[in-house]
Amino acid sequence: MILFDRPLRLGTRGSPLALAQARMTARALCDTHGWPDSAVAIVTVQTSGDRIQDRALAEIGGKALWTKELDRALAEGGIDFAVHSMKDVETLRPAAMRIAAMLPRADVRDKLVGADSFDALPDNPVVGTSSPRRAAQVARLRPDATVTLFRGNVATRLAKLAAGEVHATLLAAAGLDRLGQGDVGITIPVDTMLPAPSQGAVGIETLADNEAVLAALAAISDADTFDCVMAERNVLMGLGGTCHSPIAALALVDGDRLHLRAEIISPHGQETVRDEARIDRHDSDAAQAMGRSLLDRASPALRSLFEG
Ligand SMILES: NCc1[nH]cc(CCC(=O)O)c1CC(=O)O
Repeated sequence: MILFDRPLRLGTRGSPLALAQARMTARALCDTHGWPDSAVAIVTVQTSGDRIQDRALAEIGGKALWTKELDRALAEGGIDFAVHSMKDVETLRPAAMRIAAMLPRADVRDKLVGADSFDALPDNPVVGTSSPRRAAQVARLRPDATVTLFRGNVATRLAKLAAGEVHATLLAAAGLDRLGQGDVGITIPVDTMLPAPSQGAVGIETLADNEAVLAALAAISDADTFDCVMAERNVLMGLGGTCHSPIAALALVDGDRLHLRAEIISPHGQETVRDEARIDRHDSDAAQAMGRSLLDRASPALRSLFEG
């Protein structure tokens, strides 16, 4: 049994979804290791991503805004590990950080909230999202739609929808489920909207040299989730690491291999390049090659979104 002589400090953002995911992680650790609840202390860290609500993420510095402050707390020893939505964790991470574990993945799909289907939306619908992927997929399904920037946490977005600012919005089923709002919205099949890489997965990061914490975290990690999410992240790597362009990827366990699907889409949905393959579980090269092959087959205009 792994024992620590003090409570482990779990670092998290303070949004309701982040806190729900932090509590799930603390629960899994205490249950798995037979620790009392007091063995894990939840430490809330405000991130720039939470502070800046009025601009698109891509515009103000991307996913680093969700992790920067937690990275610093980890590096400075203020927390022992950080819990993240893997979707919000940059592809390239500092060498000192290690993704040590992932909780079993939740529903990977998106939900449409505000209408029963894309067809049921009125003519020229206004759809709120801040995700370039969702915006492009909406434009592909409904070329008459106007997509408006829609940031803020899940509750804020639902309030904006309720206030009539938009006809519909899209949210991850995983987030709604974890907030106890699983009855909100209509689930969209992955064939219609392939999800974001890592959607629905909660990951736990610690310092690469913290062996005791790495071991404690490894004990709660779900290997299927870990391998699938890593394959999806490797697609991103093949596409050039950090970028804010419309990308979707999903890996599912298929026997002893992974079924990996990915697509890139032009911002207004006219062009989609997709690929799928069965790959070995730990074949990071094959997943990265899929990312590169999407770029190779894209038009120069679409490819240029992924350069620089
Ligand atoms: N970028 C925000 C974000 N990050 C993770 C989730 C949902 C939970 C998940 O996908 O794991 C959400 C909200 C959403 O996309 O609706």
